[in-house]
Amino acid sequence: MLKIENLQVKAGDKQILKGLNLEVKAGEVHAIMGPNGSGKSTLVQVLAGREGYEVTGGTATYNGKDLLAMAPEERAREGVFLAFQYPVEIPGVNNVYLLKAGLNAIRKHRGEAEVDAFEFLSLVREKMKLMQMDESFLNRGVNEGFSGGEKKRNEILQMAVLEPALALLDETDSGLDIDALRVVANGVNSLRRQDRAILMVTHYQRLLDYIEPDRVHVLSGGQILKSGDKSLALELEKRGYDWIRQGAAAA
Ligand SMILES: Nc1ncnc2c1ncn2[C@@H]1O[C@H](COP(=O)(O)OP(=O)(O)OP(=O)(O)O)[C@@H](O)[C@H]1O
Repeated sequence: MLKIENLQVKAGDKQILKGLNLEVKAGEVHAIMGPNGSGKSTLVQVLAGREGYEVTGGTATYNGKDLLAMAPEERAREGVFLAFQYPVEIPGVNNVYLLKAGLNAIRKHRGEAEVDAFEFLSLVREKMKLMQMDESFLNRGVNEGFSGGEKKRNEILQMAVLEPALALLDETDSGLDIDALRVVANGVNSLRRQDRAILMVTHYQRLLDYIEPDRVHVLSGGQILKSGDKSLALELEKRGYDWIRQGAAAA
C-alpha cells in the first residue's frame, strides 16, 4: 500500500530525513519509534502533505500512485488520514459539521451519494460510544477547549468515521490517562482490516501492548536504522537507542 524509497526531506536549512526506506502492506500495523528530533513527525506530516517541508529526493508510492505529487486534500480523499500529535482547535466549526463534510467529500470522490442524515447520526453515535465520548462533544467547536486526552480521542473518532485506507497516527498515546489509552487503543484496533494499513509513531512500548504491531522500526538521524517485530520495542525499553546508533555507525 505504501512504499517509501530513499526519502529525503528538508525544513528550513535542516535536512531531516536522509534516505528513508519503508514498506507497509495493506492489513499491517507498523510502529515508528526513535529518539526526539529524529524525524518521526516529519515523516507522517510529509506523507499527509503538510506544507513547509521540501522533498529533496526519493519517492513515496501509495497504492501505485505518486503520493508526493498529490495535493493534501487529494490524499485525504484517497484515504490517507493523519491523527495529529498536537490536534488543532478550529473554533466556530463544530465537530459534527467537520465529520459530515469530511465523510461527504470522501463519498463524493468515490462517486457515492451524500450520507443520509439519519444514517450519519447513527454512525457517529456508534463511534462515539466506542470512544466513550459524550455526545455533547458533537456540537462543540472542533477541539475547542478540549483537554489533551479529549483531543486525542476526537482524532480517533474522526478516523473511525472517515474509515481511511492508510491511517497515520502521530503520538496518539501521549497525554492519555491509563483508561483513555485503552479506549483509544480499542478504537484503533476496531479499525484493523485486511485492506487498511496503520502507521503509528510512539515513544512508549506500552501502547504496543494494546495495539500489537506487525513491524517496529527505529527512526534515528533521518533514517530507519533497525526494524523488527514487537520484541524490538521491548528491547528498546530496556536498552534505549544508543546501541542502535552505535551499531549503525560501526557498519
Ligand atoms: N521548519 C523547520 N525548520 C528547522 N528545523 C525543523 C523544522 N521542522 C522540524 N525541524 C527539526 O527537525 C527535527 C525533526 O523533527 P520531528 O518533529 O520530525 O522529530 P520527532 O522525531 O517527531 O521528535 P519528537 O520525538 O520529539 O516528537 C527536529 O530537530 C526539529 O527541530
